[in-house]
Amino acid sequence: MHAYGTMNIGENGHLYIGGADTAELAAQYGTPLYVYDTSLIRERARGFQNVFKEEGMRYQVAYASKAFSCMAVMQLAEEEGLSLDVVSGGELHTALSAGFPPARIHFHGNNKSEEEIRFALKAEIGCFVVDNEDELYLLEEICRETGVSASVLLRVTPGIEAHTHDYILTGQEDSKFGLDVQNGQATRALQKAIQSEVLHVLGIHCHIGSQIFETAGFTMAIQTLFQLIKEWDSELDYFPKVLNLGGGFGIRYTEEDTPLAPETYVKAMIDEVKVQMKSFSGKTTPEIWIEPGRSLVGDAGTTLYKTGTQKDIPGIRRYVSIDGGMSDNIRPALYQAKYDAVLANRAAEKASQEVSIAGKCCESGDMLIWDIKLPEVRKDDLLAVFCTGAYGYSMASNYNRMMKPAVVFVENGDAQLVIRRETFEDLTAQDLPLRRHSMSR
Ligand SMILES: Cc1ncc(COP(=O)(O)O)c(C=O)c1O
Ligand SMILES: N[C@@H](CCCC[NH3+])C(=O)O
Repeated sequence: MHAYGTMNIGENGHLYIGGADTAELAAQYGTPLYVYDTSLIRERARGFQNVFKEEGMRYQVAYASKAFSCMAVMQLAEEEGLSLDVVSGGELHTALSAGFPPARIHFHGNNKSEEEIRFALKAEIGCFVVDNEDELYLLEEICRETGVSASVLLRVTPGIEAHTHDYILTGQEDSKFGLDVQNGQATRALQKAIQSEVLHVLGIHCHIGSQIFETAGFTMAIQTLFQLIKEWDSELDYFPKVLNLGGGFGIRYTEEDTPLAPETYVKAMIDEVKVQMKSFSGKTTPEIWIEPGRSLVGDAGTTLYKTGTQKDIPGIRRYVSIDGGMSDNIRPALYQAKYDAVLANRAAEKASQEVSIAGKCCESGDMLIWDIKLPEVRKDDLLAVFCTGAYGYSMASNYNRMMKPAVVFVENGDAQLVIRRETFEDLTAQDLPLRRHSMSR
């Protein structure tokens, strides 16, 4: 077993996370259950920040809260001195409800509504990451009308093709995100923004994709940004105070994944910025901001499921069904994502059979793991699926009217419920009954 963070196998053969026995957690909170090892989140947050400190850089590390959004994780991010990236009114509302300092909130999104912009301006958030020219015009207009100003970063698409799944690529030219560098959109937006009396252009943003395993994509993106900065400096007399280089740092889901240490990506970014700054004598090196999501919370999360029915097709495969599935983790169905797992109540036992783990949703594609070696699985075993902390709960749905799981944080043997399990009543809470027409036949 590859142990993430504080994971270990206890003398009773159970998997422990954060000093808590997963079998006890399952008994107390039920399954499916998301368990987060919060000391691993803290370790990652500090790791990123330490590189900047060691390199004497001014920085912000913003947690991309889309990876896992709830009040408690935002409070944890706040405790660790992180900033916060939100992409919707809902994520912003969660952050404000969590008491997250608005000045450290960055608002993303390729289609911010007028209401969302007004909400964020009223909350006095730190900055808007402007994604397109339409947004820039809308933000300008609302700022003028309400007599407030806004700090902005311009999100540009540098035209980099990072090596990752097509659906999570974001930096290439043909993308819905960002102002295009090659065709002049980015420069047009800057011209407009620097002429505005109500917008303050902090700098540039780019994000090249997610689950990236190499530093080359990031350094190439920085090189492209600096070509743009050179043009902006000489032609528009504009030099950025901030370079936000996005997130996207890969993590290890299975042994097929070979990510670098999170800090290695950041060090490579800093080195490249320093190299590029050699051509700008007399200018102050911009602050570097990053916004990791997956690499802060991904491997800190484990999902616990109870095993149920099995179907053996001799010579083909054995399906083992669990009490959750694509409703709590859509990633295998959406991206063919692979996961590793163990039987948490018999974690020390040797694997003796190959099975495939099926979700309980009404879709043949609801398969969580294909062909995994486990000890002989019995009914009501506890399956722990590793590395589900990012884009698991946050992408959960109520498909088949499944109830979203509970989430617990564990640290130093202490477990804390941070999202309660949904109930049947929650499922129908928004439903309104059909209006009956009186039958006059
Ligand atoms: C703009 C932006 N920033 C940050 C992230 C976080 O990415 P990751 O979770 O891969 O670190 C994303 C998601 O890909 C993103 O779109
Ligand atoms: N949700 C995706 C990543 C998207 C990142 C957000 N821009 C995943 O699970 O890998």
